[in-house]
Amino acid sequence: MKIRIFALAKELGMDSKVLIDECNKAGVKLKNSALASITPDERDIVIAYLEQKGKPAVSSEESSAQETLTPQREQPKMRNIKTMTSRPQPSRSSTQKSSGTSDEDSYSEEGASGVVVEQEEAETVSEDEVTTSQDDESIEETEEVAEGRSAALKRRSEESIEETAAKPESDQAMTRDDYVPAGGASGSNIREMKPIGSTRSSKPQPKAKPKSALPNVAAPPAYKQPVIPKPKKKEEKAQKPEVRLTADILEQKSPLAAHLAQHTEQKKKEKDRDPQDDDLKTRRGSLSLVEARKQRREQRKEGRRGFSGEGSEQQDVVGRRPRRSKRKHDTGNVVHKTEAEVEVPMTVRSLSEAMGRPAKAIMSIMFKEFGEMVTINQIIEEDVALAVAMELGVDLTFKRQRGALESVTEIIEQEDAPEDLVTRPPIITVLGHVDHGKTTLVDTLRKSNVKVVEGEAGGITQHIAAYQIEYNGHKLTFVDTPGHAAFSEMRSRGANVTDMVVLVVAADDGVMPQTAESISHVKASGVPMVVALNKIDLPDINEQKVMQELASQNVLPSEWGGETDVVRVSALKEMGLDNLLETLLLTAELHELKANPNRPAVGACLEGFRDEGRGSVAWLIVQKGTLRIGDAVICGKSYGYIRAMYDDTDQQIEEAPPSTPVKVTGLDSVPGAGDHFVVVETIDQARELAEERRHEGRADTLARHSGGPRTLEDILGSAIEGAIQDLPLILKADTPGSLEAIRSEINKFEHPEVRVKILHEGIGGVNESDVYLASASNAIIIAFHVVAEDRALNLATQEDVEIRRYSIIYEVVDDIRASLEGMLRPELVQEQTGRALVLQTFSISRYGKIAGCRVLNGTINRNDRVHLIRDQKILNQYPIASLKREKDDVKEVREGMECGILLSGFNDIKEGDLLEAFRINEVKRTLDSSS
Ligand SMILES: Nc1nc2c(ncn2[C@@H]2O[C@H](COP(=O)(O)OP(=O)(O)OP(=O)(O)O)[C@@H](O)[C@H]2O)c(=O)[nH]1
Repeated sequence: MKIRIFALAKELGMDSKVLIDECNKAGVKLKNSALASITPDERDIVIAYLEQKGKPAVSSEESSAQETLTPQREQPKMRNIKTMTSRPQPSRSSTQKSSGTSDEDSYSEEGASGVVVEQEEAETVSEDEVTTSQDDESIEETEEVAEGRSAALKRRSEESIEETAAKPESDQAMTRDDYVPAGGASGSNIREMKPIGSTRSSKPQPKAKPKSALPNVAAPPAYKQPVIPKPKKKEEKAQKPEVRLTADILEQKSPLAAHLAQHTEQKKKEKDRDPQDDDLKTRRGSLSLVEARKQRREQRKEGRRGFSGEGSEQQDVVGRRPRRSKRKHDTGNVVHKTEAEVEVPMTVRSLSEAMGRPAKAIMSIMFKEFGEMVTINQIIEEDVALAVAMELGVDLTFKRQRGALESVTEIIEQEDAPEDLVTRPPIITVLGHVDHGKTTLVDTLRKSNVKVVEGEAGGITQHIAAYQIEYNGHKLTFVDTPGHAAFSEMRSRGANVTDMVVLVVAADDGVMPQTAESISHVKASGVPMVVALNKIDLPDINEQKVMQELASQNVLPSEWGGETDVVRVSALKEMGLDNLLETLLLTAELHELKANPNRPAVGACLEGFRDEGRGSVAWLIVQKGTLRIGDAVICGKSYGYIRAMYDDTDQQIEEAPPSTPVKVTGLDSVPGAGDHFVVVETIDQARELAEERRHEGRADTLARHSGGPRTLEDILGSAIEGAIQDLPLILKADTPGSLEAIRSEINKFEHPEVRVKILHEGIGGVNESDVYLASASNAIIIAFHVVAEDRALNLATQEDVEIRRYSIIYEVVDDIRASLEGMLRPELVQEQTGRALVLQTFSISRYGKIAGCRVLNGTINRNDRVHLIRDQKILNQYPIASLKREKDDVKEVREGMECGILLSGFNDIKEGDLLEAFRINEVKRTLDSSS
């Protein structure tokens, strides 16, 4: 009969597992289970084995002490410990004390476990002791030590009990030191250390399990692991009452009635409140959930539009941070402009930004239309940009950067406020034929003036180019020019300093060629003119003849009903000078000559020369502002500080108001007649400007800021822009008959928009005066059967004046006709190219509404515009943005074919609409055709 292990263990008073081990040791192999069973024979073997081993008959204390002091080689098997007492354990110090002479003893760490006293230690510990290696002497010593230790332990135990009784509960807790093994404390030399690979042990040591630094201790007091309470399920919300508290119920003296009324009132107020006060509404608790959600949605929308301005404020009120855009650069909404301005020079990028169109679209058009592959940073020409803009439906204009010189020109032309203007002296130029008395007249006026100073006080002996006299408290400035050519030269350089002209005509000589030329120059300049009929002191003069000659030059005297005042004077005899001066002042008054003296001075150089000892000297005449000593000036290519100033009597002056002629020193070089001068802020700026002009060879830029077309082709080109309606001509012929013939043919050209304007006509070759006049008036010189003088030719080349030579009168007439017709603006004629019917429409989000059409007749071209016809009514006209066949872009679609058309600027196309394509042709007009 089989015997169960647990029954045998019970019988033997052993633990089942211990028994199984013992069985195994006894040679009875068993399963490691208390339910395993053995036969009676095997039971006998085991019992015999156990009896053979025997049991130590020692007391528990002795056993404990002995175990403690007995060197251990094997780890005691703690699993056979059944119960543990809480007997006080010897501390390390006490152990050391008690062990006193135990230096030679070797303790294993496991030996420290011997301090634990078990109730059944006699049976269990004895199994594991290995004492065969101990000799008798050591045993005796051990027994002595054990006795000493036992006594010490007993003492310690008693003390400990007493201490325990005396100490509060918290002190009774065991400390770490209490568990330090008796002989195994750090620093003790009684332990035998066996490093791995030690020669004392040839066998490889099994890898020791990591051991706790603490020895085995007594069983802790029963401790129940606290149970973490499971999270309670959410309490269900209290059920709302099924019956709603309506206003009717609450109003019946309900305690909520007042609250409800107040709430309703508040809601009403919030509804009526200005939206700007809505931020108050966003405060939590003041809104219903629906309203708050709605408002947040609106604010998010605002936020998406941009976080500037009000949007950002609202974000702040709500207390949310604006969402970060995922894009690196927030490009914002793309604005598709229909008008744009771009600064030249421009790149694809700048054009794209200016028009609000993607650069890809521009590059695509350039590739398709011009076959050019461009990069985004490539500079593109203005005409190309215009074509691209037209293709994209943008009206493009160009903005040009102002250079330094343009800035100066701007200063020159800067208009002053009317309230800043004050009356200024007139600047008068004296013109006339040789020896008619111009110089005598001016000299007489000067001498009669109180300011005339005899001699040249300043030491400058050059000819004085301008004078200022005073008459009846009014100043008049006279400019003495070498002649009408110089007058026009000044004008051709843009120095229109003259306010009026005194034309000196000798009464005894009448109108002479240079008189006629002067008249032409004056008329071309457009300034008022007063005729001084000089030398009336001479006998035998025929005033009526002179008047008639003037009339023949289209200068009709006022006494003959004309507009030109003719004043009879004698420069030599000082007759009629008051009348002349009064007439000049009256004319000046009529023309309201005014200037702003409180601004940087602007004017012109009348003459420049070099003076020994003073360097360059310039005769300047101030037109606007006041010139002062120390001003930084640029004049033509010259610049410098105004070092000294002299008036027309060579007196030093400090400042020169408008219309004052002054000689100045201080410029680094001699400027030319007609050069403009401008006062700038710093000498550096003046130097920079001067160097720029010198470098670029644009010496006449300042002087020529009024430049215009100089050739017939220029005139035609400018005429298209509608800038010129007059064709200014200077006729020079070999005979009066030729002149008469040409004039009569030219006068036949009559048209309300264009006309020929003969500035000057004369017999003989083309001279410098003619060229100056043409240059100043942007006129063409017609030379019929005559040639130009060499100097005139050179001057014409220099001044870009065109001299056209003819030998056949009809050629002259034909050219002039062609020029006039070219000046007429072309007629714009619509030409219908084809019609298409909208069969179907397709909406494509990227593009818009595309009309699927069939071409009924003619052709539809990509560059055409179309009339949109709906119900026989023309709604509007639009450019074609896209024309496709299938998926391909095409330039034209012919009759009978189908195509897709996208209109630019119209997205409401419908089935049944009719698209009438047309193009606008420019038709050249003729003088004979009606306007
Ligand atoms: N009898 C008389 N002779 C005059 C009068 N004015 C000028 N003359 C004389 O005419 C001559 C020419 O005078 P200018 O003043 O030199 O004439 P101009 O127009 O300045 O001559 P250019 O400088 O060569 O262009 C001189 O001999 C003068 O004396 C006048 O009123 N009466």
